Amino acid sequence: MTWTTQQLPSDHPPVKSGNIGVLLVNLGTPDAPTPGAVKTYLAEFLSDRRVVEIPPIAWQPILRGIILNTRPKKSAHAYQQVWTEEGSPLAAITAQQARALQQRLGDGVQVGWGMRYGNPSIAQEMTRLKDAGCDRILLAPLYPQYSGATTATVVDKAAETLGRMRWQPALRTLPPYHDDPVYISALARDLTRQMDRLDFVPEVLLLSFHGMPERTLHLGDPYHCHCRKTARLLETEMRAAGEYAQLRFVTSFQSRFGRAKWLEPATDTMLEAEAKAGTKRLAIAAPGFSADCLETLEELAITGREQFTAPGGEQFAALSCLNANEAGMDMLDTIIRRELSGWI
Ligand SMILES: C=CC1=C(C)c2cc3[nH]c(cc4nc(cc5[nH]c(cc1n2)c(C)c5CCC(=O)O)C(CCC(=O)O)=C4C)c(C)c3C=C
Ligand SMILES: [Fe+2]
Ligand SMILES: [Fe+2]
Repeated sequence: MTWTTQQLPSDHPPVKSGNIGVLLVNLGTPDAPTPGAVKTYLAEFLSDRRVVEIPPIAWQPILRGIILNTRPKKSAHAYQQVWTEEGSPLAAITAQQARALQQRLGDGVQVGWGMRYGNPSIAQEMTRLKDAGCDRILLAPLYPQYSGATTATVVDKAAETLGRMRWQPALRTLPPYHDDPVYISALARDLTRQMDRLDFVPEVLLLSFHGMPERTLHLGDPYHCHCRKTARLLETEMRAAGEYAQLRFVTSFQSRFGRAKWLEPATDTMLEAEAKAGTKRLAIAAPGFSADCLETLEELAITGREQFTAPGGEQFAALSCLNANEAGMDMLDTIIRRELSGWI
């Protein structure tokens, strides 16, 4: 469908230029829920020096000698529990977001999607957009909170791709949007809608963000501060709506990896601690993930439930990410049009 000027919301300029591409990028995922495919994916992901900041001479023997011989089997089992007919949830939802955004922006802009690790790759999709006539590309890493291990590595890969082109497209990048009122109100609107539909009233809303090694905070990565700010603004916005006066907001960090100290408190520790302290009804949300994935559907919704109920928690709900739902797409539409406005 092509938007006409009349169909566009009045505060949005019509998008009419024919040479603009938008590339939505998320982390990446294996091609199949098998140990072999997971091994290929993890080898690429965990060899990124932005992700594991240990010199390769020390890290690669550990990765190749130990991790890639043990973790793929365990992770493949976890992927099998959440895999869909359209493939990995992360890839399927990112594709849905790209299709929905294409509909909203109309034919004047070409919307693609790619993955930092695995398929479709950033290089492949940037080349496809360029070959389709895009001489301007907006690169949109779908990470609300900036970190070197996510946002920066997407931009590095795009720059590496440009480095191989004789005639480069112009590139813009979507800034982090952790404190953007449009993002905060989309989250508040969507989480409130989901909580209103539960058959219990939560005492606690646990906001779980992906973790990072704690040293990255001391080295100046803003990720931890971005997560804390998102959580603070979201709590303020949800309280301002007047509902959930009794609700307690708690922030935590999930998916610890390796032996180093990671950001705290850890999500698994908090789930257990809440149950042990007598909390009976808990909802968990992952505001830093723009799409549901292994980390939300398996780690939070399946394992997290066990971590809360085993020590005495009674009612548990894992709330969905914004995905391609209306609140999520309204938000993406607005922040992406804002970036495109200099080009149209
Ligand atoms: C050193 C290891 C890791 C860092 C640092 C890290 C940062 C980080 N990751 C995300 C988002 C996602 N991570 C996902 C999966 C995942 N993450 C790690 C390790 C690190 N992440 C691993 C090994 C895995 C794979 C699964 C596993 O074996 O446990 C995913 C989901 C991918 C999917 O296919 O569904 C996302 C999304 C962020 C935002 C982040 C830093 C801020
Ligand atoms: Fe991760
Ligand atoms: Fe995990």
